[in-house]
Parts: sequence; structure tokens; C-alpha cells
Amino acid sequence: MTDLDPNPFGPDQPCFGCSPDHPIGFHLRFAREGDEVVTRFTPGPQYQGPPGIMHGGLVTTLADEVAAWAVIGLLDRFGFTASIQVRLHRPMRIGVEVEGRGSILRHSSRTATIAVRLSQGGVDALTGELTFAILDQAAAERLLGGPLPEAWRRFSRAST
Ligand SMILES: CCCCCCCCCCCC(=O)SCCNC(=O)CCNC(=O)[C@H](O)C(C)(C)COP(=O)(O)OP(=O)(O)OC[C@H]1O[C@@H](n2cnc3c(N)ncnc32)[C@H](O)[C@@H]1OP(=O)(O)O
Repeated sequence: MTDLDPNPFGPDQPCFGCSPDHPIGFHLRFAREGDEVVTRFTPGPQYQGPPGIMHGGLVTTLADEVAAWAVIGLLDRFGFTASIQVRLHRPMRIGVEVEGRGSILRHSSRTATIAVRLSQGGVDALTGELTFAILDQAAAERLLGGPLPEAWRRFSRAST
């Protein structure tokens, strides 16, 4: 298992899922294990929907982040989420460690589709497939509405 650089985007990156300084974020860190990225996270009470259960939208946010880091850690690219298809098989319990795993199902230079599993105690709580658009610098800047920060540039695809 190899720990991935937790902050390849520089000190001011604002991501809810992985910024180490986000006031209410997940503060996720990832490792690479063979052909997968892996994270472990224990949801706190601030992430509840029903009592004792993680909000389904936040469970999906967790899956989105695992998939985004599969693109970063396995393809050395940054992807923008284009589609999310998930099933929530079991409630995600507050206070119980979640293991998140992401792997590449298929990819081209322009898109990547990632398989994600989130489990607690070895039992799947979410499985899904998420597709990411891998943009060149100009397209990423159009999406962001401004210049791509320097640290992000190496994660863009070459323009064609
Ligand atoms: C500092 C921070 C650190 C951040 C640290 C890490 C943060 C991770 C955060 C998680 C990630 C996010 O939340 S990202 C933010 C949430 N996502 C977004 O805001 C994206 C909103 N959607 C869009 O802007 C757009 O729809 C795009 C960019 C996804 C696609 O735009 P487009 O105009 O279709 O682009 P285009 O070049 O034509 O398409 C590119 C390729 O994607 C394919 N494609 C397009 N849409 C889809 C789709 N729904 N499902 C499958 N495939 C699709 C196209 O067929 C094409 O493939 P081909 O035909 O060329 O093969």
C-alpha cells in the first residue's frame, strides 16, 4: 500500500472531500493498493440524515470523492464528475469506519468510468459507477470560469 500525496493541488484547495483544512469537510486521505485507491473514514454525527444514519447525499459525496481520487491516483489526471449511478444497499452507520475503494472500469484520454464500493464491517453499503470528464486546460478554465491554478495544470489532458 502506497500513501498518495494528500494535497497535490496546493495549500489553498477548497475541496469538501479532501481539503485537510475544510471546516466541515471529510478530510479524506487516500492510498493506492494495486489497481485500487483506498480510504477509511468514520462519519460523525454532523453527517446524519435519519438518526444514527449518514445522509444519503453525503454517502454519495463520499463515493464521488473516492472516484475522483481513483482518477487522480490511478490515471494521474483530474476529472470533473459527469454522471453518478449508485445503489445504497445498506444504511451507513454513524460512528462506524467506512472503507472506500475505487478502481478504473474503463477510460479514454477524455473520460474515465470508475467503480466504487463503500463498506462497513466488510459489508457493502454502496456500489456504483461514476463517469468523469478529463478536460484540457482551456476547457477546464471555461468550466471553472477563470484560470486553472498552477498546481492543477499537470492533471489536465493535452489539448487536441
Ligand atoms: C483545488 C481543488 C482540488 C480538488 C480535489 C479533488 C476534488 C474532487 C471533487 C469531485 C469531482 C467534482 O466534484 S467535479 C465538480 C462537479 N462536476 C461538474 O461541475 C461538471 C458539470 N458538467 C460539465 O461541466 C459538463 O457537462 C462536462 C465537463 C462534464 C462535460 O462537458 P461537455 O461539453 O460534454 O464536454 P465534452 O468535451 O463534450 O465531453 C467530454 C467527454 O465527456 C463525455 N461526457 C460528457 N458528459 C457525460 C456524461 N454525463 N456521462 C458520460 N460521459 C459524458 C463526452 O461524451 C466526452 O467524451 P468523448 O465523446 O470525447 O469520448
